[in-house]
Amino acid sequence: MLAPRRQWFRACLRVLDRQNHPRRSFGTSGICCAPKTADFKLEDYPCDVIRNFSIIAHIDHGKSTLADRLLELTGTIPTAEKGKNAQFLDKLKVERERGITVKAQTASMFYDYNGKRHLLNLIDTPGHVDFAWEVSRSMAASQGALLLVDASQGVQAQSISVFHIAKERGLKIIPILNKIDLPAAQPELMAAQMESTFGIDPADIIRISAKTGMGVPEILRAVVERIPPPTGSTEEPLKAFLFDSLYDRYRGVISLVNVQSGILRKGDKIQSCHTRKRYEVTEVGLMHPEEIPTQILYPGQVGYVACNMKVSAEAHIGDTLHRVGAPVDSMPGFKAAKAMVFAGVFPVDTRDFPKLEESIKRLTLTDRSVTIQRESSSALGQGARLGFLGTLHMDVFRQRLEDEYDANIIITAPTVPYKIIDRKGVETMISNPTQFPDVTDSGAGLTVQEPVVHASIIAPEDYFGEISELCYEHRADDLEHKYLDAGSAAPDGSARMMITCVIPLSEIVTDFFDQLKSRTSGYASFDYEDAGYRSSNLSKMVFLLNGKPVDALALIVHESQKDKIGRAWVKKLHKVIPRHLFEVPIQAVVGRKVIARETLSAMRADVTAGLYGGHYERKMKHLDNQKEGKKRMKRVGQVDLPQEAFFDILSKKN
Ligand SMILES: Nc1nc2c(ncn2[C@@H]2O[C@H](COP(=O)(O)OP(=O)(O)OP(=O)(O)O)[C@@H](O)[C@H]2O)c(=O)[nH]1
Repeated sequence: MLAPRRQWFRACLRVLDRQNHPRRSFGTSGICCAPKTADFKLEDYPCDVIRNFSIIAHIDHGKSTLADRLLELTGTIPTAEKGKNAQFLDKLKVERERGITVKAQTASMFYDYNGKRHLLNLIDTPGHVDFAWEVSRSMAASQGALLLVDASQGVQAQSISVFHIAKERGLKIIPILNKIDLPAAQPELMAAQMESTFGIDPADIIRISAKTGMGVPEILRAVVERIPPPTGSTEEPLKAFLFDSLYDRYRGVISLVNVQSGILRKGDKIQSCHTRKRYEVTEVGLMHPEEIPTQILYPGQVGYVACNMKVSAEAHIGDTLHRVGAPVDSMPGFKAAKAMVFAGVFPVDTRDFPKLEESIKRLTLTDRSVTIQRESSSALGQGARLGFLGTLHMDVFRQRLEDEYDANIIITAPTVPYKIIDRKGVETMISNPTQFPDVTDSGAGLTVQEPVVHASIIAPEDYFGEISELCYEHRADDLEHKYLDAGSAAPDGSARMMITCVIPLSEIVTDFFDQLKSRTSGYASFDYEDAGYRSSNLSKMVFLLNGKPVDALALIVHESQKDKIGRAWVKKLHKVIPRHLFEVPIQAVVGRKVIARETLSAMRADVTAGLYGGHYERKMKHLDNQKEGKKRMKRVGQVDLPQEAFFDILSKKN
């Protein structure tokens, strides 16, 4: 029996839950904190004192560190101890452990400039190419961007891609050279590089150290002086652009919006242009950087809205929200995230599938770019086929499932979406190798196309030979190169090159990036973008254990690589499959042809152990019986492939 006070307390919580009342505020960090109250009035912040901006850069050039300094300088968060890097906006465990940002974060801060208090909305974006979608989303809610370049590394592949996205969106770019405290920093050289690559005037570049805080106050001034304020009037009908969503287990989906015009209030009845569904606003506020309810948002402001959306699909990224009965034209959304890499996810214990499915659904509420489909495998049971933006994204999702939902999972080898075209020209997309048809049968008249990307690699010229070789090994075409620094070589005489090529996506999702890093001693940076499909000589490789295919291990391989891959995988399987009482042939098969084979020898039980003395005939009879038994077992024998063996085979280390 619960004590009466506890019973009463629980009953209260149940009532609050039924009313969908936020009984506690949970940040995305999951840390429980009481909701703060606003000590400011948002009506005091019309458009002319608002600036919305993103921080964009190549991976590790210091975006999150700079975001920390800006939040500290404006008194939004307490100043970190000297030498400590709080990375305040990297809230997820995976972000902190890996030191990368995977989810864009929004934070509003107040800043006094020329005697006027300004409201600055900052969006910290991820740097890795897999999360480029997050970056373009963040930019949709900004009028300006801080483009950070590491003063020791210079312009890198993603610096170029994010610069072009910002330019296309018409954002005002503030160029910044970071890490000038490093002994290896070469600010003059890198400024010249930014000039030749981006056409930026070196006089506009702000030089800072986000780590020590040197030069950072100048950024705040530049944000106010150089970035245009948003436009929008309170007189016009409500128009709110939905650019991101979070999930709170009590309040459901929380949408991040940028109010373009009109006023958004708690209690308003709003409607989605995309789904036409209607909602009542239950809470609205600023991210400061945790949620602070303000009851109202004015034009130009960026904040959050809770309105009883239960499933993530309702918060359509790029949607426009308006007041019920006052329709508006929807704003141009942006390209939907496109899954580039697919993999099957299965529970280690097959009974855990319902729990796993629920965890996946919940996690996709905070990561909207993952696509989900149910899948079942004879070897691994019930699971889900998920689509990711890249392999780092896949790895991060796996880690988040393990960290945040305690999931114990097996994830199959990643595959890309292939196009199969029949004689009549009908196209079918296949993202699961088990569904890939037998294209080796020429009578079927099928052609296969695979996705290719336009890759750019930036590295010192000394590595040109190594990089070209690596690209050709990975079936690259149209290789071109140019010098990046337009004559401004480093003091040691070396110059940097940009190498571009068209390369199959399937080559990149395996080990291309790791090899690029190791062959260039970590100096190369890499970026890619979709370049459509091209015909290719691909077929399905199936692995047979004792003559029976293991569906979860099927792969799509290129003609030129099938022998190498077949041999390597058969060896791997031989290493990890436990021995059985009968001999187990392990074969890699393409079409009807066996490409590679290994035989797992039988485990021999000593059937004569209990026999004493010289009964030779009895001994032989036992051994003959054993032989017969093994033959029979081999005929009908099911080869056990324990989940641990799948783990070993599918883990990257092998
Ligand atoms: N010496 C020095 N180190 C810095 C400076 N700014 C950032 N760093 C370090 O550079 C590393 C990467 O910084 P982050 O702020 O995580 O970089 P990021 O661009 O947010 O990284 P992603 O989000 O993963 O793209 C960290 O180890 C920082 O401590 C700086 O001004 N000087």
